[in-house]
Order: sequence, then C-alpha cells, then structure tokens
Amino acid sequence: MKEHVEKLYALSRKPSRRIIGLMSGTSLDGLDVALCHVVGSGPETRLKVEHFKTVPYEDGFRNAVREIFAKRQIDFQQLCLLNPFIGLQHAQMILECLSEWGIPTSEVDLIASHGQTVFHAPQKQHGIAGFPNATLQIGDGDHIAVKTGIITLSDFRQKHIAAGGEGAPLAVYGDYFLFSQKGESRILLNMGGIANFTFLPGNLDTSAVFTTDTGPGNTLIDAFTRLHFGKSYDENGSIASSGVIDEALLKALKDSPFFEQPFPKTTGPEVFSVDYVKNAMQVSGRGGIAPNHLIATLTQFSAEAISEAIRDAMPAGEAFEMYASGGGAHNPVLMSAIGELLGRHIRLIDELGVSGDAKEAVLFAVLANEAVAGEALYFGEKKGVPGVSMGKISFPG
Ligand SMILES: Nc1ncnc2c1ncn2[C@@H]1O[C@H](COP(=O)(O)OP(=O)(O)OP(=O)(O)O)[C@@H](O)[C@H]1O
Ligand SMILES: CC(=O)N[C@H]1[C@@H]2OC[C@@H](O2)[C@@H](O)[C@@H]1O[C@H](C)C(=O)O
Repeated sequence: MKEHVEKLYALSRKPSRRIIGLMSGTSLDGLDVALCHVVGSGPETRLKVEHFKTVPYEDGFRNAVREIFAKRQIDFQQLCLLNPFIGLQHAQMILECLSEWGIPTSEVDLIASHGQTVFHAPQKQHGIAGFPNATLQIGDGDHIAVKTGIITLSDFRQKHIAAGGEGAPLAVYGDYFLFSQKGESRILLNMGGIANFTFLPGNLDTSAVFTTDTGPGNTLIDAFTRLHFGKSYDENGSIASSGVIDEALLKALKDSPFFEQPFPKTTGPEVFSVDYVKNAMQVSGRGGIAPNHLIATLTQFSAEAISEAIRDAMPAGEAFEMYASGGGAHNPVLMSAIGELLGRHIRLIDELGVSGDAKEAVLFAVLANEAVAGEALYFGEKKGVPGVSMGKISFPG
C-alpha cells in the first residue's frame, strides 16, 4: 500500500518531527517513554523533550520476562509469546501516556522502539567459531504500529552488527549529534544495569569519537539487594554506605576475561550475573559475607570497572568534562566512588538540557529521525561506530 510509503516520504521532508522514543533496559524497572520534538537531522539536530515518563512494570510482567531474560536455557514458548506480548504492552503504555498528556496519536509522526533485550552475545563472549556477534531484542514493532496507528521503527541493533559492530552501545550516535560541543571534550557516562560511556572530542572529529561498555552498572547491586533485602534497588546507596568494602572479594570480582578484552566491547547480565558473584565469593573464601558488605563491595566493583575503563581507553593527558546519566547517577555512593577514583567532579547530563533518566529513550528517537530524514552517517573507520541507518520500519496498516 503505497499510501504508507508516501506518508513516510512526506515525514522525511518535514522540517521537524514529533517522535516517541522508547527504552526498556536491562534493569527491567519500566518503559521509558520520551515524546520528542526533533528539528533537522545529523549534527544540526535540535531536540526538545516535550514529555517524559517511566511507566513502571507490574511484577507479573517483570517476572514473565525474567523467566527468559539473559538465560541460556529457556521455555521457547515463553519467548515466542513474549515477542508480541511486549509489543502490545508497550503500545498500551504509549497510548496511556499520550492520553495523559492530551496528545492525539495523529499528532505523533513516529515511534522509535528499542524493545527488550533478552540476550546479548558478542563473538568475544560466546567464542563459537563461525558464529557472528549476536543480540536479541523482542517486543515486535508491527504490534506497536498496528495498535497505536503510528509508523514504528524497531530492532535497531541488528544493522549495527551487520555493519561490523556488536549491536551496542548505540548511544554514541545520539550523543554526538545532541551533546558534542566545540572546545570541550566530553565523556558521557551512562549507568543503567550495564554501564557505558561515549567520548566526544572537543574538535568534533568524528573519527575520534569513541564508545564502549565498561561492565556492570546497577545490575549486580540490584540483584543482591533483591535477594537479601527484598527491595528492587539500593535506594540512594543507603545499604552500600552502611557496609565495608571487602578487598578479597573485590579482587575476585575484577578477575573476568571481559576486563582483558580490547576496546570497544559490550556485555550484559549474561556475564555479570548472580552466579558470577557467587563464584567470586567462593574463590575469595567470602561465602559468608554480610549482605551490606556485599552491596558495598558490588558498588565499588562497578565504580572501579567504570573508572579503569575510562582511564585505560582515553589517551593520557586528554582533558575532558564528564557527565553522568542513567539510574546509577542517583546513587551517591557509586557517583562519589567514581569521582574519587578518577580524581574529578562528575556532572549530570541534566546540565546539558536532557534528563539523565530520559537520555536513552531520546537516543532512539534520534536514531529513528536519522533513519527517516538523515544524510549518510560517517564516523571514519572508528571501530564500533559503523555509519549506517538503523531501525526496521513497521506500517500501521
Ligand atoms: N535513587 C536511586 N538510588 C540508587 N539507585 C538508583 C536510584 N534510582 C535508580 N537507581 C538505579 O538505576 C536503575 C535503573 O537505571 P536505568 O533505568 O538507567 O537502567 P536501564 O535503562 O534499565 O539499564 P541499561 O541502560 O543497562 O539498559 C535501578 O534499577 C537502580 O539500580
Ligand atoms: C544489548 C543491549 O541492550 N545493551 C544495552 C545495555 O544497557 C546499557 C549497555 O548495555 C548498552 O550497551 C546498551 O544500551 C544502550 C542504550 C546503548 O546501546 O547505548
């Protein structure tokens, strides 16, 4: 039906677009919904977040996803059912947000849906000869498009892999377009379940742009806070601040092949899991560690993995400002440990005009905008940042 293609073509020629960016991350806390007004494209992109909300997941939803999340062995039917189910749930959440904000669906040009990562397996991690980098996001875009009536782009990570990347981090593209600043080199650190950072050179040289995951952000802190304290996360780091860092356990936690891999690299809760920590506890003879000391040690582990990655990946003597985002930016123990380890003040991305909680959802709005209206992307020969458009297009009819 060419009317859809014609509509998309007309959209691509508009001076500005209204795009809903969606992110459901590894923390499984909820769906981030960012309604963005996007003017232009590429380095000329100007974006305003008109509305933002994290729609919390209900326990039933979260538990259904956890049955298959980051697991090598699963009930295949559960995976099959969750693919349309998550799409429909996300569509319903979008409709509720729009109704709350008083915005008709006809006034939204596009939805940019990340979906839910259920497994991430870069080649360096799975190590199986002949098989490529792989990652899987579910929550099918067709269901979102049909239920909302809005053209939807989804499944952004496959093209990145097809073009030589590991499927992540994708934040770098949005970071470059929205936050690059001539005269100020910047590191943008995002701490969700997994942490990553982008380096944006102050001379705007695309071939010097750099991005990588660093290892755990909140994923291990969350898992053991859930296990020992029955809470979904260590609010404001209060448990960590009541504990003492256990150096022997910390050393065992840092002994992972992931930290030996060259940059750029990616990872997930497939590696940094409850079993990973239990193994480190056993190796270090700390099986009986008190829960608050464990949370303090896991928080320091994330802080050291982040700081060491930044130190190792950056050229010596490089001057930069650092801006944090993601849920971990709300954890003062994590933030001050990183600040101390790097010997610098860490600012919040909010200072640059986008809320740190909305940043990843905003990023997908930028990627969809590029796919529909952008010119060719070129990040030089930089590994991990292929110059490709991303996102598969679903029409509502
Ligand atoms: N006030 C707070 N104190 C401590 N931690 C917090 C606070 N608020 C949020 N967090 C942490 O942030 C997490 C959510 O972060 P975020 O939404 O950025 O992750 P995500 O997007 O799911 O993950 P990823 O970026 O890895 O996909 C929570 O699970 C919790 O660990
Ligand atoms: C496979 C996957 O979903 N990776 C996520 C995850 O969460 C944080 C980190 O690991 C990052 O690499 C990525 O998400 C962000 C949005 C990214 O691609 O930039």
